[in-house]
Amino acid sequence: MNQTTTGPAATAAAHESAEPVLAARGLVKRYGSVTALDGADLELYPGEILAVIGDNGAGKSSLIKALSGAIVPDAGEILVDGCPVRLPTPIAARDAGIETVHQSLAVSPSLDIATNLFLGRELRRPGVLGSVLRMLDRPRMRAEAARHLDELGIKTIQNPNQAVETLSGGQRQAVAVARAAAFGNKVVIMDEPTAALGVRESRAVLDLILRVRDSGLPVILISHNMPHVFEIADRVHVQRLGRRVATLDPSGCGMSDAVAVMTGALDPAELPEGALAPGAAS
Ligand SMILES: Nc1ncnc2c1ncn2[C@@H]1O[C@H](COP(=O)(O)OP(=O)(O)OP(=O)(O)O)[C@@H](O)[C@H]1O
Repeated sequence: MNQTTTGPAATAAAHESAEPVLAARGLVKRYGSVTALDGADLELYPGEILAVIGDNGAGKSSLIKALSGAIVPDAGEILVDGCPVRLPTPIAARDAGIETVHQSLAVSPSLDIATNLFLGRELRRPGVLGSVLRMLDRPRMRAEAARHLDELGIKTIQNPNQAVETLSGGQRQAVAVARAAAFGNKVVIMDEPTAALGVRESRAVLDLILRVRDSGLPVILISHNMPHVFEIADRVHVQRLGRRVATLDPSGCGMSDAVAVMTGALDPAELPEGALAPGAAS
């Protein structure tokens, strides 16, 4: 993780000067007669949390799946640091530096925290054998896991040897976020990270997302929870009928206007001055 300037002012400045870290241009995805993505665009800039909101069926999941290599779009392109990339699999997306925390979390409850953090990327002891045959370096994984948790200020988890099944929903979410932050070197995507959590646990996860951003990793946050979105997002991408219809500045746009744009009750052109994010194409 690298240090960078973050937050709304940094994001506005970033639009003037920087290349998006991750961009989608004209993505199309059809499932039979259903068009899930209908020319979807997205830009994520350095140092920002970009929330993606939209009504049920607006194409949020399809957009995120395309960016995380879970589906291959029928048309359009994805760019990382301005360069077109192909993401035919989740592994290809990870190799491109894009880590996704899915709603299902994909943690293994019976395994300990350190093992979960390094799942599929285990650290092994040095030796002459091929890398998969060498013994796991458990002490190093534990030490590294403790370091990652500490770096992100995750204080509710004391012991990386603890089995994940003994953790609360919020703590499991924290492990999944720590894993994404540890291995994502460009972008972390989080799909409804607070959906199943209570008030206190949600608070801890929102703080954690802010720390991930402040550690230098821009974040895409998919959420139906408007108060959470408006509390932590630097910009808000509104997805409707398979495409982006507006990018909002949460400091200049009310939540009710955002919902109205999302549902189609309000044309983005009718939004008050300052509601659209600077530099937003739409
Ligand atoms: N595997 C699939 N097969 C058929 N149709 C699909 C499939 N995945 C998504 N769709 C359809 O594509 C459209 C967009 O779905 P998507 O899940 O991307 O929207 P969403 O904004 O994430 O919705 P939600 O908030 O309800 O999860 C919907 O009409 C959905 O029914």
